[in-house]
Amino acid sequence: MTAQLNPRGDVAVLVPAAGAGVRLGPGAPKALRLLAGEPLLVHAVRRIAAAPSVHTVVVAAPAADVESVRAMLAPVATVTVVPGGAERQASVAAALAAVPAGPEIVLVHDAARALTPPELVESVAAAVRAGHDAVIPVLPVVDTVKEVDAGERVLGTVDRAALRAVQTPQGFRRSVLTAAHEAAGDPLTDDAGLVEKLGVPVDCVPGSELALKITRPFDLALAEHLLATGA
Ligand SMILES: Nc1ccn([C@@H]2O[C@H](COP(=O)(O)OP(=O)(O)OP(=O)(O)O)[C@@H](O)[C@H]2O)c(=O)n1
Ligand SMILES: C[C@](O)(CO)[C@H](O)COP(=O)(O)O
Repeated sequence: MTAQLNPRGDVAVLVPAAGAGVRLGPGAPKALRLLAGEPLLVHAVRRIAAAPSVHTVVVAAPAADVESVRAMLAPVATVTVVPGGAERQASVAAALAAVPAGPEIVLVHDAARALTPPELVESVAAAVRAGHDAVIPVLPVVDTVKEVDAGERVLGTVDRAALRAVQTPQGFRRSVLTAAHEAAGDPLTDDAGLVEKLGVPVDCVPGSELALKITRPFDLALAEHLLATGA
C-alpha cells in the first residue's frame, strides 16, 4: 500500500541515491541492489515515509534509472524523482532544487542507510524544529584511532573522546542548506561540512546502529541479518 505523507508536515527529505556503489562490488547502482528481495532505496523510502513529520520526499536517482525508480517507488510512497549528479553533493543539490514551497526543515538522507528507523528521522527533525540550524546524528568512535604516515608508520594516537562517527539523516533549516549549497566549492562528503564552511553551528543528536551505511559486502550481509532478526 502506498504510504500517505503528512500534508501538514514541515519536513522535506532529500534522498541521494545516484551512487554507483563501487565499494560494494560490481553490479547495479547501489540503491537498486537487493536487500531481502527489495532494493535498498525501497527500504529507505518506506522508513522515511513512516515518519509522521514528513511532507515531501525527493529522490536523486541514477540518471539512466529515473523512470524505473519512479515506477519502483510508486507503490511505496508519493515521491519526486530527479536525476542525480556525478558527486553526492550534486545529487543533493538537484533534489533540493525540486523541493516545493512549504517545508522549512530539510533532511538529507543516504539511500545507503536503508534500515534507518523513522524515529531517527523524527529526532533530527525535532532538533531543527527546536531551534538548531543544522543537526547530525552521531555515534561514539569505539576503536582506538591512530594517525599514520604514507608508509603506514604510526604518528600518534588520536583522542577518540572528541571524535564522532557521522550518519544521516542530517537536518537543516531550509534557508541554511540552500545557502550552503549555493556557496559550495569542491565536493564534500556530507552536507553538514558545507554548513560548517558557512560558519553556522552544527549540533549532534544520538545516532542509531540501524542507520549503518551499506558500503561494503559485509555491511549488506549485516543488514540482511538485522532484517531477519526484526529490524
Ligand atoms: N553521485 C552520487 C554519489 C553518491 N550518492 C548517494 O550518496 C549516498 C552515500 O554515498 P555512498 O554510500 O558513499 O555511495 P556510493 O557513492 O554509491 O559508494 P561508492 O563510493 O562505494 O561508489 C548513497 O545513497 C549514494 O547513492 C548520490 O546520490 N550521487
Ligand atoms: C553523508 C555520510 O553518510 C556521512 O557519514 C557520508 O559522508 C557519505 O559518503 P562517504 O563517501 O561514504 O563518506
